[in-house]
Amino acid sequence: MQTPPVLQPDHAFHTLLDHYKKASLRTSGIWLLLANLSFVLFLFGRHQFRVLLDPHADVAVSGPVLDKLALIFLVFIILLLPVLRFIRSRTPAMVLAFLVGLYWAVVFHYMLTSDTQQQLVFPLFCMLIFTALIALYPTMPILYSFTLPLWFSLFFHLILLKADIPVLEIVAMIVASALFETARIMLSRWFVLSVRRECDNQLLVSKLDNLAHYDPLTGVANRRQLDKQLQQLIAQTERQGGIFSLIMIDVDYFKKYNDHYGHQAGDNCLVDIAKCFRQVVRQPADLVARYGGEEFVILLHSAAATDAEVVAQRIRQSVAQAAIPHALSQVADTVTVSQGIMQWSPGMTSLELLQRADSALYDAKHAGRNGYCVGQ
Ligand SMILES: Nc1nc2c(ncn2[C@@H]2O[C@H](COP(=O)(O)OP(=O)(O)OP(=O)(O)O)[C@@H](O)[C@H]2O)c(=O)[nH]1
Repeated sequence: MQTPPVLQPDHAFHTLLDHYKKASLRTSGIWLLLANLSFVLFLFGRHQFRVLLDPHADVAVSGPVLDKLALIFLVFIILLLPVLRFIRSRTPAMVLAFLVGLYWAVVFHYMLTSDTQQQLVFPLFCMLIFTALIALYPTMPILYSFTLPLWFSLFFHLILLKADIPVLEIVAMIVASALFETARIMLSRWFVLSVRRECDNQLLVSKLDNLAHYDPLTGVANRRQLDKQLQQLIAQTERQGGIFSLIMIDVDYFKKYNDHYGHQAGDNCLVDIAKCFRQVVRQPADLVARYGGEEFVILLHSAAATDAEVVAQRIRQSVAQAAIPHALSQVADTVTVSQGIMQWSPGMTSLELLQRADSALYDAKHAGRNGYCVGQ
């Protein structure tokens, strides 16, 4: 990984919100279907239950239409269960919720038009809307797809069919609906808030991770990240075989550069030089790291010393093209770098590898700078 990952707070929040909405729907959607199934079973079997409890009870039967509707619902659920896990987007979930809501709207219609079933409508209505609220409150469109047919069915009977529903029950349904809506607003606010907190925490962790592994000035990896990756690469190459090389780079006459142009210009120069290094390596496999001060290290995966020499030449070229003026340099008019190349060989520790690359760099400095030497 060459550059620190940049998380856009807003984008991250909306992605996370979407993720949690889907995750909650996956579990609570099934729970809601099972709750609806239990209501259907209750309607289907209540006559038999009542007769079992009290054989002399004078109770109304559910009626052939309601029993048939219950059977249709059961078959629908049984057919649906195997395909449920394939429902991943919002639209099919809304269609499904609407179909179940429509089923209950039809059930309400038969109950409200039957003299003996009316008293069940209010408790059933409350159970349905509040269980739906618990399961679907994070996803408002799906929740409303389920509940709108229920409200519409009641409205249709009250206004158009002028059903004979007691005023107290109408008031109770309005109060229940108001409670439903206010609870929905409260719950979804808590949901959004908890996702926001989770998102803030993730962004914080990512910022801390960047601070721990990247150099704040140049944006390349820091010494800690280099040490970690170098150890991992050595362990992996020992295990699986292969080769890799490392280049240690130092800016020539950088003390003079700082003295002449100032420390701030020195910082800018390091940023530009690091950019040159990033441009010449294979992204994202190879690692550019700031080793300390004006020294950098490049870790080249699957590269022999000869491959590293090609990279070293590209670095020299790239730095020359950057053409950063250096009035006090004794080798060129612009900033140059010296490089020490070392290929890892089996049994070599990270410390030995770095030391040998450093002495190759020392050789390059003594050979006149603005060049590279290969270590032994
Ligand atoms: N501006 C700036 N300067 C730095 C930074 N880190 C180290 N330096 C400076 O880099 C200079 C390194 O100087 P030396 O080690 O003497 O090496 P040099 O002048 O490049 O000489 P040679 O390596 O022999 O070519 C020192 O003056 C440090 O203060 C930094 O982050 N920003």
